[in-house]
Amino acid sequence: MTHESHRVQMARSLGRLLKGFQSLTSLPAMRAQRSHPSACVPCRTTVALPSLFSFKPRDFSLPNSSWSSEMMRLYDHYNSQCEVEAERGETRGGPWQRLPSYNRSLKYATGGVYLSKIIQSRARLFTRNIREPGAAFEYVLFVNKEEQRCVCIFQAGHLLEGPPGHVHGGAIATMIDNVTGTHATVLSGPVMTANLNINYRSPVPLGSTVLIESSLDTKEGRKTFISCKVTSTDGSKLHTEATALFLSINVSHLLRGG
Ligand SMILES: CCCCCCCCCCCCCCCC(=O)SCCNC(=O)CCNC(=O)[C@H](O)C(C)(C)COP(=O)(O)OP(=O)(O)OC[C@H]1O[C@@H](n2cnc3c(N)ncnc32)[C@H](O)[C@@H]1OP(=O)(O)O
Repeated sequence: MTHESHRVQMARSLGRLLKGFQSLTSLPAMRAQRSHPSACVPCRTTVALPSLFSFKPRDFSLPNSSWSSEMMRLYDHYNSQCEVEAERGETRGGPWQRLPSYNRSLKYATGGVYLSKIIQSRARLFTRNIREPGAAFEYVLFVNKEEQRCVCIFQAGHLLEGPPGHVHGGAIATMIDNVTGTHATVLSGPVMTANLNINYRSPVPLGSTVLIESSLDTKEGRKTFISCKVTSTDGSKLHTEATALFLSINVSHLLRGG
């Protein structure tokens, strides 16, 4: 099969499956169940639907036993600013927001369970594909929409070694792309990295916790320019600096293979 006919077939299957999904979610029984949760639903639909809608994926951005005390301290610091006390003991949203993180972005998006079947059922987000906690990329991202800033607390595990005892430059680049890319997505919707410039200033010790901070430089049409730096957690040591350009895309760009 040629690349072109494969692409056309993939697009057709995608269209068919999306239509299927839409009609599934608009089944009369489904509507009845939504408005009357206790309503009796015919077996044919109850068998298929709960697995689609009730499965709770693992959120990798929550603390686990591998997190260092420094990682936990910083997590608590930003997490405590996600909700602040309002009047009469009530709480309201604070300046920061924690971004959840799943290892299968397509599967957990609406209808994505079908998309992931077409594209690659075994696909996993690169930074979230190692099961052993603490072995590779441990991180959590917080975004400050008002200040158009993002901060990532990153703990680099033993599988990320480059120079002895230090983190591989490609792993650092991966995290910078990940943080700036997520930040650009929050600001501009779906994007792809067009350009990434990195200056490595001082090596990152393996196992250490560092801060990766990104900020919006400017937006021009489809272009989102972001700056980023990696520092020690007290800010005294600059490890890495980067600038990145992201271009807004629509999903058909990914289906076309770019
Ligand atoms: C609530 C939210 C939660 C978030 C939840 C997220 C969950 C998940 C998180 C995962 C986050 C991971 C983030 C990883 C992000 C990747 O790693 S993406 C993978 C790496 N990147 C790629 O593979 C991209 C490959 N390149 C391409 O596909 C295409 O070249 C691009 C980038 C889409 C651009 O193509 P295009 O759309 O055809 O644009 P094109 O017409 O060539 O250029 C448009 C403009 O941009 C300029 N331009 C294009 N390329 C460049 C360049 N390299 N340098 C400078 N200028 C350029 C052009 O000169 C042109 O400028 P103007 O003439 O308009 O002024």
